[in-house]
Amino acid sequence: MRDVFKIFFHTGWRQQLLIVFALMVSGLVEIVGIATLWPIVGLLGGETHMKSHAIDEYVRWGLAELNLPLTIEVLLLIIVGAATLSFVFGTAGSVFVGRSVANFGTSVRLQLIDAMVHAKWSYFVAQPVARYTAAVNSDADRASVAFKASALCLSGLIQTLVLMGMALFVSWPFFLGAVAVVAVLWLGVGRYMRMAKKAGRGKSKHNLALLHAVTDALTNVKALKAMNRHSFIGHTFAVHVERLRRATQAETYSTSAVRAVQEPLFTILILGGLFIGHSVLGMDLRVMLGSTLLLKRVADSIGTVRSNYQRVVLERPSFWHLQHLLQEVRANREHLSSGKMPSLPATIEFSDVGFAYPGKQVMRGANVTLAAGELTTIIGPSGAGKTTIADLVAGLHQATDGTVKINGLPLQEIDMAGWRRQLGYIPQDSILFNDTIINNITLGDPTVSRGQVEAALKAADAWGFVSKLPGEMDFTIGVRGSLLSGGQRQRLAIARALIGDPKLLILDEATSALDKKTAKEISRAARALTGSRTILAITHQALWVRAADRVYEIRDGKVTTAPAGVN
Ligand SMILES: Nc1ncnc2c1ncn2[C@@H]1O[C@H](COP(=O)(O)OP(=O)(O)OP(=O)(O)O)[C@@H](O)[C@H]1O
Repeated sequence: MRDVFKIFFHTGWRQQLLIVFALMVSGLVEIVGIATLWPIVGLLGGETHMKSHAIDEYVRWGLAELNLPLTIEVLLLIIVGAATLSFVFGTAGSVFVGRSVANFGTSVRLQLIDAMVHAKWSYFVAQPVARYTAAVNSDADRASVAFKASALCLSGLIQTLVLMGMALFVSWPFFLGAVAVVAVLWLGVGRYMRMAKKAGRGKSKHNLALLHAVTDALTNVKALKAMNRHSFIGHTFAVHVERLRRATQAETYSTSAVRAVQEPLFTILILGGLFIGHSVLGMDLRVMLGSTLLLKRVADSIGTVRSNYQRVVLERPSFWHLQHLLQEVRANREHLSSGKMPSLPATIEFSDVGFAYPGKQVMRGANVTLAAGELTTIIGPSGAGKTTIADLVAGLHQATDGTVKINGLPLQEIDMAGWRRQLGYIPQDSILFNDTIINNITLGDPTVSRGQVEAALKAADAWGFVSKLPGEMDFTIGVRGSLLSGGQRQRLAIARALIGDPKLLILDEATSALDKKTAKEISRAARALTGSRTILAITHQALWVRAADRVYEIRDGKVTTAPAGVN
């Protein structure tokens, strides 16, 4: 039960208390209706003098205070009024719950997305994509359900307590009967609660595993199909789907079983109670009838608590997973330095730079100069650390030894956000969105005009093929640009990098998918951009060595200069 409180009050208490208040008042007003039934039963039984009973006394006192006569009509009107008020407060409570649940779902998604986009690159790059898609999608939904169920569980709990108080008022044997109802109905379903707990954990785990498998497989499906290995992924899916099916079955079984067990248990309790009340304790018939109604309310109330508690148990793994993930991503937030903005184009200097990934030294004592307005090319075998140099320039990683300076200013002392806005970065694997060409180039920036996009496409040698597409730059390029060729995708990535008129252009194997002629044209176009821009090209292609002002080679962690040839 502790989790119900923790989940409900996790995000604050003001709105939460309002919800509990509305639902509680709705329940209390309903109880006034039940209490009013007491004297009605007596009047219908033809009593002229009501036998003195605490509840009768209160109803009579209430009527006298309001100057109302004790008649069946008045009592029925009070019951109708109480039911109406209960409906009004119940509806208000449901509206508050609905609003809070929607706000909770939206806010937790926005917080996670915000935390993710501001996380350090070194943290981000090590995370499986499915972890976040699952969190933003199904975990956020399930956490909202846990939140809603905790609200309903708490209000049900308060109602049950009030009804128990009323039971104590009626008579102590009846109170004991109510305690028995609560205890038997609660403990009688303990086994199914444990089953729900296990099913909830299983669902979360297998959902995530399935999403991991699907994301990985769909990203690689082409190669797997070409090698006829797709039956292997089908098998991996089937294993996770089967485990998910079992968890879902256990969930459904545990929820239906609780409902199925509750009804007969309640009937046995009521009949047994009536028998004991009448034959053993010789209780008044009117008290027994009223008590039965009240007991039914107690059973309904504890039923609400139980079913919502079960929902909390089923969904809480997602709630806490989301909270822990949010904490973890926030702890890995990237704190961008907010110093000076260097003059541009800038000279970037590595002085005795060393860098290591956890457990892997990539470079030592590297001295590199990317002179302002020049094209510098970095070559080296695969895995030598070329991309790492680009990432150090962009501040995505920090040198573990030595310093990286921009126009003499250490990288940690510059305005990092401003610096990155001056960067045009074309990574090895550019991600294109399933959207139009223009949206892929502007990335949603409304200040970029169609004319600027066309100019960038021309500079990237992409206008030739774009102008032949249906709709030209309004053509939708398919999932990750699947309707285009590899070379066409690369040209769009170059155009995207050129759109902000960057003062430092980083091309990481930017022309590796292009034919020699086009690659040469692009390297020439890049050369033409020097002077007002500093350019860093990372490549295996000799044409970039010929186009460069200076060349460095990285091999076995050491960076050396190599001959360059401007053509
Ligand atoms: N996030 C990371 N965590 C741990 N090791 C990494 C990480 N990124 C890269 N590495 C390792 O660091 C080394 C340098 O990687 P880098 O990507 O800089 O090489 P590269 O020269 O650009 O290779 P390629 O030409 O194949 O793209 C590689 O051995 C790689 O395995």
